Amino acid sequence: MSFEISVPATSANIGPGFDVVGLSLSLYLTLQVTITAGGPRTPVLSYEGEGADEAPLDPYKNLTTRVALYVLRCNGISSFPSGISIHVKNQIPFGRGLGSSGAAVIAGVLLGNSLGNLNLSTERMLDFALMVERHPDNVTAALVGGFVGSYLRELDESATAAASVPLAEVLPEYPEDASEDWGRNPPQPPTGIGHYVRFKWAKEIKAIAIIPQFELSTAKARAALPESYSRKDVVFNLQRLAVLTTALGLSPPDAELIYEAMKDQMHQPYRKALIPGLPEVLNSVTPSTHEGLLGICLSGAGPTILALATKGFDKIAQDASAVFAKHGVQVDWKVLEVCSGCSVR
Ligand SMILES: Nc1ncnc2c1ncn2[C@@H]1O[C@H](COP(=O)(O)OP(=O)(O)OP(=O)(O)O)[C@@H](O)[C@H]1O
Ligand SMILES: N[C@@H](CCO)C(=O)O
Repeated sequence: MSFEISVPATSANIGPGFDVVGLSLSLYLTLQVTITAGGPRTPVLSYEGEGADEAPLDPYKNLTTRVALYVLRCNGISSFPSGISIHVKNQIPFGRGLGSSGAAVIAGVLLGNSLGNLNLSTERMLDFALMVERHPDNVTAALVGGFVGSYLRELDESATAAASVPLAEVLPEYPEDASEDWGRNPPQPPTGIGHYVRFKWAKEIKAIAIIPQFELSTAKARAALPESYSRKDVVFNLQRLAVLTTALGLSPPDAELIYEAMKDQMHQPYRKALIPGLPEVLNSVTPSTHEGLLGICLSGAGPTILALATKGFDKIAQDASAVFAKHGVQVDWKVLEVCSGCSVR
């Protein structure tokens, strides 16, 4: 038996929607899974593409397979079925703000669901993903696709405690030989942690990802943020986000409206010290200097820049690259489509 799991890249925040909105983009993490009767007890992993020199091939250390085992264990299946081999092909660069970890987590949830024949609903799969990746923007967009807004429900006291267990209990360090049944009970996700809605997306809008050739971990980029914000900054973002969620679905898109609605005061200003050239790139590429540009922001936790545009892709990317080069940062760039979510075939 064999099947293929495919999960798209995502860009979170889109300016003002910090931890709220995400967009699925046409770069993919793909798992080719084969199950052979009488095969080895421990899954055999192979890997090509982005992250090939970093991703562990030990299934008890690799993020995707550890998430799959978590899903299986929560559903009464204490170890991987035998005879599994998984070939990973990855187009999503690690630690660049394009949702590589969210894609790996969703791939793990889908893998656990398929291996255990669990028939989990989309909502339940989101619960599992949120036990691992605790902000919903990337995982929701990777799961359902498109331009998506999500929130975490206010849970009662016991569900809050269940959803806040340390990650080390959800994805424990497995012992060297974990191929035997792994006995401890895993923390079950509460039901209905995350809720989402898909917004319209105007088909003519493409996403240019300008990807610096260095990694910035989400943990480090989140550590740069303050604990609290002024009312002025919160209102600044809420006003823009309210407009943006509708403006990106209108045809033809209104560049003046979108450019202003993609500004942010909650995360980008604090992350500029981690990304040389960030303010200059954001300020130098505008609808008046670049025909076709609609808006520009940091993609997720960075360092990638996301420019939304209807034309003029090369000039936007080349000029942003030139600004980064002045700051000693080399980049790759790609023009991407907003795509559908994950699939299992
Ligand atoms: N396909 C994968 N297989 C195994 N581990 C992965 C995979 N993709 C990502 N990871 C893990 O996730 C880490 C990157 O996660 P991180 O949250 O820092 O950045 P990101 O998800 O790429 O960016 P962002 O969350 O801002 O969009 C990698 O260093 C690696 O440990
Ligand atoms: N909303 C998250 C996305 C990164 O995963 C952040 O900006 O930290």
